Amino acid sequence: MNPRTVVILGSTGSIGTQALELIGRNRDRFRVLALSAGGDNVGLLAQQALEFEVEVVGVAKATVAQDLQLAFYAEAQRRGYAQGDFRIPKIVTGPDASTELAGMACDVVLNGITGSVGLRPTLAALDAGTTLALANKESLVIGGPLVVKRVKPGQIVPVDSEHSAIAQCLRSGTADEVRRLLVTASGGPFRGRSRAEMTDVTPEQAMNHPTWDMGPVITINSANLINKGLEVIEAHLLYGLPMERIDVVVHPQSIVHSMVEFIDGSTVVQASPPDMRLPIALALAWPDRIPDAAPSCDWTTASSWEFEPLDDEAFPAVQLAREAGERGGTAPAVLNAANEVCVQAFREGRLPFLGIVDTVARIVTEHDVPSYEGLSVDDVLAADAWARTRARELTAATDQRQETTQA
Ligand SMILES: NC(=O)C1=CN([C@@H]2O[C@H](COP(=O)(O)OP(=O)(O)OC[C@H]3O[C@@H](n4cnc5c(N)ncnc54)[C@H](OP(=O)(O)O)[C@@H]3O)[C@@H](O)[C@H]2O)C=CC1
Ligand SMILES: CC(=O)[C@@H](O)[C@H](O)COP(=O)(O)O
Ligand SMILES: [Mn+2]
Repeated sequence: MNPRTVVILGSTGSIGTQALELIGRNRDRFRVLALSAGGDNVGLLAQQALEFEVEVVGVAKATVAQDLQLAFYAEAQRRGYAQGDFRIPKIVTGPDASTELAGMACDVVLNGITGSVGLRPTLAALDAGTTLALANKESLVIGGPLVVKRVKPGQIVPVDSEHSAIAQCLRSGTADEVRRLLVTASGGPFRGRSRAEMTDVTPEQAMNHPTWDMGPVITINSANLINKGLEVIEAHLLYGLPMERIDVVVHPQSIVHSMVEFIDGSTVVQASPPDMRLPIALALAWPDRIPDAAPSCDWTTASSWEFEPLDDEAFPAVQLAREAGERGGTAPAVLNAANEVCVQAFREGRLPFLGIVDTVARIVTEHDVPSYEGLSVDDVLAADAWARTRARELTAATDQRQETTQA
């Protein structure tokens, strides 16, 4: 069996590092051709590149090119390599670096970048005809039909745990036997609270996810459930069901990763402890399973799984995302871009927690979705840019109000 060739985008992040840990244990199955990252952690990127002897490394920040070169020599020295024992990979820098790497000839591109900046790499992988292991849900959500129309059957394999679970459950029946999809949500660190009880929550509290250890943006998105809203749109786009047949169920243990209800009344669930290495492994090896990718459930000790309905009043983000998904066009791009800016403002103490969803809702309402004959990448990116500008204006105003109040 020839190893699958893999390109990993966002290799220094939560998804990227877990993917490399898994590949490190399965070197007979995978060969890493290229890695990319933003450029915030060139030391780790150089370490990964030498460890996996990759051919190409990409960084979005052109300014760190020299630091990356130095990091390679420092890492080689740390490993005790003599000159000639190692080869520095080709380095690609700039905002298009990941898009260039995504278009390389390989078997699988894993898109583990955070944010709408992952759109062009997603499209490049699809246009190259490569299987896309998709963690970067934002690119699918904002691209919508633009992404879907490029996808050959089976070309996107979801990494997101819920969508991986649904893909596994769907193996139990045919498409016309599916009644609805049930996307599970942990409920985040503030599950059970009213809106009033979330007025003063801090970034530190919002970062304290009860079940998953993830990057900062998705962790905040899980705390107000905007992540779940994005995931409903993601499920709609991946599986073609209308959004009214996609429900959200709160399941605090994060062991059941989602479910499919079939027309005969049967519900099939996918269960495993919360560990992203399982869906990452399945996405990289699809349709095969990798032995011991992650631990399985322990059935020898007593445990209980709870399920409860979502409190839409305290957590209006899912409904907000549904509405943006129904409006279509550039509305999901506006929702996502405004959210990215608001999350940053919250993390920097410039916006209260509840202000994230409130501000996103305001910007989505202000956005006049043009009726596009055919949505283009430029349309999506223009809407993304508009929403960012608007969110910066509104969060700057919030900041000033806070300063005025304090004064
Ligand atoms: N973490 C998880 O368990 C899950 C994550 N996801 C999704 O996966 C994606 C990644 O999440 P996560 O790993 O948590 O995020 P992290 O913040 O941990 O990692 C993000 C990665 O993207 C890189 N990056 C940032 N900007 C760019 C850019 N312009 N070009 C190339 N790379 C860039 C970062 O590089 P640098 O280090 O240099 O900044 C880093 O490697 C998100 O879309 C998230 O929603 C979905 C399900 C679960
Ligand atoms: C691991 C994963 O897929 C995340 O998207 C996770 O679902 C976040 O947890 P929440 O269910 O709290 O959003
Ligand atoms: Mn998820």
